[in-house]
Amino acid sequence: MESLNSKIDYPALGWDASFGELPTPEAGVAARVVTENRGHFVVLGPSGESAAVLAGALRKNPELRPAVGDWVVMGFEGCAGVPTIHRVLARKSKLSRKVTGRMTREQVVAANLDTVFIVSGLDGGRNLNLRRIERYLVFTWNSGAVPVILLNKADLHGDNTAFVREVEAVAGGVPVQAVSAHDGTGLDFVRSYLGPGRTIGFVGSSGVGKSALTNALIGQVTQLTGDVRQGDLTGRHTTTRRQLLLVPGGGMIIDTPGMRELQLWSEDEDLNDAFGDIAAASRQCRFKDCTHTVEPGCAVKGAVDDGDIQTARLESYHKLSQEIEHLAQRESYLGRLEEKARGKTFGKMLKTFNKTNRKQGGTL
Ligand SMILES: Nc1nc2c(ncn2[C@@H]2O[C@H](COP(=O)(O)OP(=O)(O)OP(=O)(O)O)[C@@H](O)[C@H]2O)c(=O)[nH]1
Ligand SMILES: [Zn+2]
Repeated sequence: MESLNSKIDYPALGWDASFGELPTPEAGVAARVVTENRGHFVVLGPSGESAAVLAGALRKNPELRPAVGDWVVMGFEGCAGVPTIHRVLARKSKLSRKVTGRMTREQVVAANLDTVFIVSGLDGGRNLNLRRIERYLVFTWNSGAVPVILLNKADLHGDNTAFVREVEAVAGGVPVQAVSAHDGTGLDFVRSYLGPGRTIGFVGSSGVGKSALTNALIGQVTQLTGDVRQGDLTGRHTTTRRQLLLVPGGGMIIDTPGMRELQLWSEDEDLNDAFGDIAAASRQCRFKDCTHTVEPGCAVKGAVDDGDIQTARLESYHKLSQEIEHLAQRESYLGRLEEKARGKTFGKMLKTFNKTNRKQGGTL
């Protein structure tokens, strides 16, 4: 049988060697998730776009579930040949948010992005928030994708150099570009991150122009953009906005509802990536575990006194560092709870096992 896998242009859809070899026809077909809506999936695979369901193991475990942008291996089950997702291939990058509520859990809101554009708006003083940009930087470094900063609505000002410089001062070497979704300024810069197989996404507060930028890049609504009318295999039909959009000329934009509600999910390491100046200064602190708050001989506070690091930046660092610490504590608490729960289940299993085996003369 000829491999179904050869019928789509995998590299153009973002497939590369990091995902390994394409599965053999016996093992299934590889497809990319283009839409997820309350557990219903649409994938783009060898036979075009189709609705797909999750295999039982994935349904039961939220941590194994695919996100938009994921590469999955599918099979076709039963005589109806229902497309069924069996596993998610290891991700190159993932944007996650912590699921709110009493339990802190990671939820992947987009996968396999190459570049994440952090968007701010140049329309009004309060919108250009350096602290928020720092926060998004920490966040994006954590994803494994490469961050780039965009200052949108450049058309509102004659000269944006001062804004760009101001942001560059906190960007730690990440490129900063003034753009306009309205007059097209800087869009070629954004396009330089696209091209066949490249996947990008926009994050940033509401109203900064993420949709406007997406529309400007997609241009005319092509056959492969816009809404998908999705039969969910139960006969019900829903219309869902497509979340992985193909850009004419090559490349893809991921835009999921979850990406618009990002909350901090990261680790200390990422904090040091985003605050390279503070990390560098801290190597000169007298104490190795200096918290840069009350310790004598703190080189970071020294740098603040010398005017090399702004007070607000150090405050922002402290705030983020506390949040990460808090998150780490909740995570380990959650881990302990899970362990306990697993222990209980295991204990129960052992009891049942011993009960049945006692009759046969052996226990564990
Ligand atoms: N002047 C100007 N206005 C813009 C530009 N881009 C977007 N806007 C306006 O800013 C407003 C918000 O734009 P959206 O694209 O909806 O912003 P968003 O980031 O997608 O917002 P959410 O969907 O709430 O996350 C709209 O009124 C746009 O017309 C721009 O380049 N210049
Ligand atoms: Zn210090």
